Amino acid sequence: MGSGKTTVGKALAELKQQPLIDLDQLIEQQEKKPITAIFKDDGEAYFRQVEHDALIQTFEYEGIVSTGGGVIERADNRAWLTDKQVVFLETPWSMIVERLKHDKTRPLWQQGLAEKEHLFNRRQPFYEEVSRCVIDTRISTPTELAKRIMTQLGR
Ligand SMILES: Nc1ncnc2c1ncn2[C@@H]1O[C@H](COP(=O)(O)OP(=O)(O)O)[C@@H](O)[C@H]1O
Ligand SMILES: O=C(O)C1=C[C@@H](OP(=O)(O)O)[C@@H](O)[C@H](O)C1
Ligand SMILES: [Mg+2]
Repeated sequence: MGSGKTTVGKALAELKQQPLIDLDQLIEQQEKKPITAIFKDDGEAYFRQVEHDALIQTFEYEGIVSTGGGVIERADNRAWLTDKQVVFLETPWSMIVERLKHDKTRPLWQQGLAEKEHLFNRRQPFYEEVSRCVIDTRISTPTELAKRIMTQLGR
C-alpha cells in the first residue's frame, strides 16, 4: 500500500508502450464493486481468493501487472511470482504514512497506525523473497522510477 505500484506501473506501461493490468482494478471490474465493498460484504478471505485467481489469470500476459500489496501474503502467490520479473518498490514507512494520510479506499489502511506498521514490517521479507529487482522510491518521480526499472531489468 502506497509504494506506488499502480502509479509507477502506469508510467512503465507508457514508457514501454505495453498494456497494463492493475489487479485491483481487474478485481473491481470482475466483482462489479469497489475493493472497500468487497472487504465489507464478502470479507478479506474472499478478496484474497479473487486476488489469487486474478494473479494466475495474468499468466502468459505480455505486459505490466501492478498487484495489490497483500498479494505476497499467500505462499502459493509467492511461489508463482518467483520466476516472474517482480519489482519491489522499497519505500520507508514514514513516506507511506504521508502518502496515504487521507486515504479511504484501502480497507486495511483504515486500522490503527501500530497495526499497519506491524503489517508493513511483517511483509518486508516477503517482498524481498519474491523480487528480482529492488527500487528505492524515495526521491524520484514515477517516470524516473519506471526508467530505472527498465535499466535494472535490462530492457
Ligand atoms: N514516486 C512517487 N513520488 C511521490 N508520490 C508518489 C510516488 N509514487 C506514488 N505516489 C503517490 O502515492 C500514492 C499511492 O500510490 P499508488 O500508486 O496508489 O500506490 P500503491 O498502488 O502501491 O498502493 C498516490 O497518491 C500516488 O500519487
Ligand atoms: O496491502 C493490501 O493488503 C492491499 C493493498 C491494496 O492495493 P495497493 O497495494 O495498490 O494499495 C488492495 O489490494 C487492497 O486494499 C489490499
Ligand atoms: Mg495500487
